[in-house]
Amino acid sequence: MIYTVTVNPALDYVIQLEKFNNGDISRSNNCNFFAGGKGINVSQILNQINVENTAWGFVGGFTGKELVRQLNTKRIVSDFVKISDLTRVNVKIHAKSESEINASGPKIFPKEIEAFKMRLEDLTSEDIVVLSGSLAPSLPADFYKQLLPTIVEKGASFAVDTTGKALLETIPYKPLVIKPNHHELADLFDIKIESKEQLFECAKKLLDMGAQNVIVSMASEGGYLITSDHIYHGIPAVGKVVNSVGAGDSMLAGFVGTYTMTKDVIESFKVGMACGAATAFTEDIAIKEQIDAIYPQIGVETII
Ligand SMILES: Nc1ncnc2c1ncn2[C@@H]1O[C@H](COP(=O)(O)OP(=O)(O)OP(=O)(O)O)[C@@H](O)[C@H]1O
Ligand SMILES: O=P(O)(O)OC[C@@]1(O)O[C@H](CO)[C@@H](O)[C@@H]1O
Repeated sequence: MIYTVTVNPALDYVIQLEKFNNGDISRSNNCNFFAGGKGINVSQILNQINVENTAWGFVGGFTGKELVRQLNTKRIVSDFVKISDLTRVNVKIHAKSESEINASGPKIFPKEIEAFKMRLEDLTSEDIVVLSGSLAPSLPADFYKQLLPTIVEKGASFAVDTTGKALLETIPYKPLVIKPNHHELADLFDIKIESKEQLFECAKKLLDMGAQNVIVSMASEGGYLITSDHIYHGIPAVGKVVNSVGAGDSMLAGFVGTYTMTKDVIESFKVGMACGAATAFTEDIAIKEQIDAIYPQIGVETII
């Protein structure tokens, strides 16, 4: 079973606009609330590619109720810890370019955190835990790291999609895969990445630190998969971007879900690329038919 963990989920309020008038009124006739947060997006794709999963995390208030209602409608199994504060709303403005305002998130109380940690006690070596997204401000900065001794002790695998120190300190616990985008990769080492060689060097450092596989995603430019033996380039699909929110989560879901079924990293990378593009080319997170339609466009070439 795959468990996705979204400790700071959101209702994504996606506003489509012809033109965004900064400092003035803009009017939109296309606004929608979507259940969001990185791990929840992973769960949505896993459902589409028929991989059994359960969404874990914290939800609260009327926003949390709406989020769970949407997941139930999509038949996504969830087992959230209910909190007294409100699940956040993140605003995504899609005009000529895409702008996002992500709220910091709710207050989570110690007994709610303890209730969440109890969920980990039933993990087994058959399970994979996907830890995704930012931490709500009241959670300790090393929250993901705090979860890992139990996850590892139970023999479960894990993948992680977060940034900065919170990501770096999980790597010695040997994640199955990490997926920084190229900007996040540069930020991890506090450098500007100006060549492919530099990118590979940074990814190799993450392998040396403990990651089993590193995917570096590069939006419309595709991505790279760096394993202990090889470097692969993913040739992207071509299409019109409608809403790229969740493309990275979709890619991670495609990889982890396919890996669970096949143990084949190249096929997993290919499906991941198709899921990422399919989500970028649609308003919500992609559905199976869209992923299947894009899959034949994806190529993978071996660089080393
Ligand atoms: N415009 C696009 N055209 C083709 N493929 C895309 C496009 N955008 C995303 N993808 C696919 O999805 C993958 C993940 O996208 P991206 O690199 O934007 O992740 P991200 O920065 O983590 O995204 P986000 O934070 O918005 O979820 C890319 O590696 C690529 O395979
Ligand atoms: O604030 P975080 O947790 O870093 O990111 C949250 C978020 O931007 O990530 C998803 C897209 O990846 C959205 O559904 C959601 O709003």
